[in-house]
Amino acid sequence: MAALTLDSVSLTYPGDEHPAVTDLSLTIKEGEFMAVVGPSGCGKSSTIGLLAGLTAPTSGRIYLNGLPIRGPGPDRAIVFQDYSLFPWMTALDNIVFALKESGRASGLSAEQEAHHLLSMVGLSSVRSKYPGELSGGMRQRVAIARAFALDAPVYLMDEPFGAVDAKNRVSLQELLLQLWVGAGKKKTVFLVTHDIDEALYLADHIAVFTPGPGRIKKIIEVPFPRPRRRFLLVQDPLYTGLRNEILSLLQQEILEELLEVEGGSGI
Ligand SMILES: Nc1ncnc2c1ncn2[C@@H]1O[C@H](COP(=O)(O)OP(=O)(O)OP(=O)(O)O)[C@@H](O)[C@H]1O
Repeated sequence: MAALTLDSVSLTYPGDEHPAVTDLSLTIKEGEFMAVVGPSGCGKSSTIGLLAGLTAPTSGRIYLNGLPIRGPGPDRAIVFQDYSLFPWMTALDNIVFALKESGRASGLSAEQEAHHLLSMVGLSSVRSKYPGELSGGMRQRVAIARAFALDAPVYLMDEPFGAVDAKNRVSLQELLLQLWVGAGKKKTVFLVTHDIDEALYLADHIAVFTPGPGRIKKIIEVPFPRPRRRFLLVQDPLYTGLRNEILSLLQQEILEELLEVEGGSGI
């Protein structure tokens, strides 16, 4: 079953001359991991805003489980790059708060569940620290634990690992896969990333967006069975082929844009 459907969706922000995205049609099945790559300004975050129900499309329709999306809801959790933790709450309390707010747990059981989630992200020892006392990578771990405390069926993630270093990024990717599969039903994930390797490692499908205006150039199926082994994957000629294909789709667009600026000469 399709969890999320974009049907010929376009969005022009009020006062803007050009659309941010145009004629987007995309289906993300229940439990599917979809990654989105594309250059800056091609409408990836705008698409997250549309799926989250924070922005209404100018035209076209967006559905969640077959029903039109009319606004934000607890069925879709959003993770941004900038952690968005409450600075006045400890790591543990940030998660307890999410559990209570979503009605998933209360009292002692919320505390126990929050301890469990913090230990899953390897942060039990810093449970009493405030976000300002944690490193960027730690803050993002707490933010992910808090998002998964909501146990939403759909996760909309906008460059969630953009601000963390390479080592933390790898462990956060592993954590995300662990949480995606979860204890029972797989979540539906829509992940925006600038990192082609991240998309190839994590996703079932990759939507390649291109700008001017933002649209989907191609949807690529990632055929590698799971669990994937990072180091074996990068040696696979199929992996290299897909990586090159995505790069050339993106570069082609940049070259076309440059040719337009240059009046078709010199490149
Ligand atoms: N709130 C807004 N109001 C007006 N225009 C906006 C708004 N948000 C985004 N835009 C415009 O929409 C276009 C797409 O922006 P968007 O942030 O969706 O791109 P993106 O692909 O996520 O970029 P990046 O990779 O840099 O985050 C840009 O031209 C941007 O200026």
